Formats: sequence, C-alpha cells, structure tokens
Amino acid sequence: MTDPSTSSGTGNEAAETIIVAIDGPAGSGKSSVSKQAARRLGYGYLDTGAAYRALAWHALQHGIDTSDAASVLDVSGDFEYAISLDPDEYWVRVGQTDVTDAIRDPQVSDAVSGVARVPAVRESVNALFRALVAQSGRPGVVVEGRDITTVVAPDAPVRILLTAAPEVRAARRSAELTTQDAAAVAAALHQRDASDSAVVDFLTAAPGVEVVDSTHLDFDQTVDAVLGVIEAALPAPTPDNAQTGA
Ligand SMILES: Nc1ncnc2c1ncn2[C@@H]1O[C@H](COP(=O)(O)OP(=O)(O)OP(=O)(O)O)[C@@H](O)[C@H]1O
Ligand SMILES: Nc1ccn([C@@H]2O[C@H](COP(=O)(O)O)[C@@H](O)[C@H]2O)c(=O)n1
Repeated sequence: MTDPSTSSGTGNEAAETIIVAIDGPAGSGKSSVSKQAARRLGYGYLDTGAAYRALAWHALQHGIDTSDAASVLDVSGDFEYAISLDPDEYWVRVGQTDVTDAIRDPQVSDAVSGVARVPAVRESVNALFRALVAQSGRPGVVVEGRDITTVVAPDAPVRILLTAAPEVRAARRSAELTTQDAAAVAAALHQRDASDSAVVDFLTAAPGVEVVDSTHLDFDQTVDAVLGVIEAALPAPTPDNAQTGA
C-alpha cells in the first residue's frame, strides 16, 4: 500500500487534528454530507470507502475474484493508492491512474465487500487513514465510512451515525444513478449492506455516538443537523485555539 506522504497535505503537520467521525450504511449520505460539512468548517474530508473501492478496482484490473481473500491480499502488495482530502478538489488515484469515477462503477460496488472482509486489508487501510489525517495540515478532518466511530477513531471528539430508512436510501441512490434500473440499484444497495454488516456494525450507534436520522430531512437540513452536533461537541474557538484547532 502507498506511502501516505504522497497524498495531498499542506505541510502543517505539527498541530493536533480534530477528527469528526461519521459512520452509516450505504446511501445514508455519508460522503455528500461529510464533504459539505468539511467545506463549511474549513476541514479536510476523508472518504475511507474509496480505499476499499480502489483496491477492488485494482483487483478487478488483475482479473481477481474478490471473494478469494488470499488473492486480494496478494494483489494488495502492489497497490499504490493516493486520495485528496480537499473537499473542493476530490480525486482518487491508483498509481498514475485517476480512478475517481471508475471506483463508482457497479462492478466495483459489487466486488468491494469481498475486499473489505479481509482483516489484513482493514488493518493496513486503517493505518493509512490515521496517517492521512495526521498529515492533512488542516485543523480538522471529517472522516466517513463504516467503522470510523468504532475502530478507526473511537476517541474522536465528535462521532456521528448518519442513517436513513432503507427505502429512502435506496430511492436517493436510484435518483443519482438514473441510467440504471431502480429495483436493481435498491437490491445492490441492500445486498452490500448485508455483506458489510457481517464485518462491521454500522446500523447501531456505539455508546457516545450521536445518531442523525435524515429520513425526513433534505440535504441542507442534514448538513445543518450534522454541523449542530459538531458545534455542540467542540469547544468554541478562542484566540489561543483558533489556529491549531486544539
Ligand atoms: N438528506 C438528504 N436528502 C436528500 N438526498 C440526500 C440526503 N443526503 C444525501 N442525499 C443524496 O443521497 C445520495 C447518496 O448519498 P451519498 O453518496 O453521500 O451516500 P453514502 O452514505 O456516502 O453512500 P455509500 O456508502 O454507498 O457511498 C446522494 O445523491 C446524495 O446527494
Ligand atoms: N470504513 C469503511 C468504508 C468502506 N468500507 C467498505 O467499502 C465499501 C465502499 O464504501 P462506500 O462508503 O464508498 O460505499 C463498503 O461497501 C464497505 O464494504 C468499509 O468496510 N469500511
């Protein structure tokens, strides 16, 4: 796996970075809401699912069946991964290839749970996520995924489970993927949740994790609800802590 120093950062690595940890099931709004919250806060944004997707893409490029853990581990040996933490300039690369769009293909979505099931892969990407946050050069980073509040950053000062009713999540995802059959999109989303929940519990909030249910909220209301949780949890900036985020 790649050296995280190849990914974007501003070089201001000394200050402690505030982590806003956001978990949730597929289609709950983790990426879109986290990205917007990061913009509003001047924070970085880390999409952790992109690493699993990029490794699934890489495995598929090598003709590997991602349900075979040994082959996944094998191919992860030459996986050169980089991601931007800038919410206004999001990109994902494997080696020299920009895979920002390719990792959203349905073939990758169908293959990704196999990759995410391999414990050694999870350990390796989790170490990468922590390094990326530490090197972000931002006062804080909104980190989103399935296990961020529980495994990657259990001590984060803000931990949120973002959720919505399954039918609402499926409808939002279908609205996004207009060229695909709505029933097939919904079935794929539920299938991925079922596979992923065998590895990580992202449907129940761990102790201390705040639930934001967006079933009856529009996008802007959901962002505001998440920002409300963050503002309530973090100390107001003072002249002393405003620069460092401490
Ligand atoms: N509160 C909301 N109201 C309406 N649409 C929303 C809301 N939150 C998110 N969306 C839309 O729902 C879709 C799914 O959101 P998003 O991709 O952010 O989910 P996700 O949790 O990151 O999914 P996945 O884990 O599958 O990547 C997007 O089109 C997004 O714009
Ligand atoms: N922290 C995480 C993040 C993601 N996964 C796995 O990656 C898949 C893709 O994630 P998206 O957020 O881009 O949909 C997801 O289905 C999980 O298999 C994970 O295990 N842990």
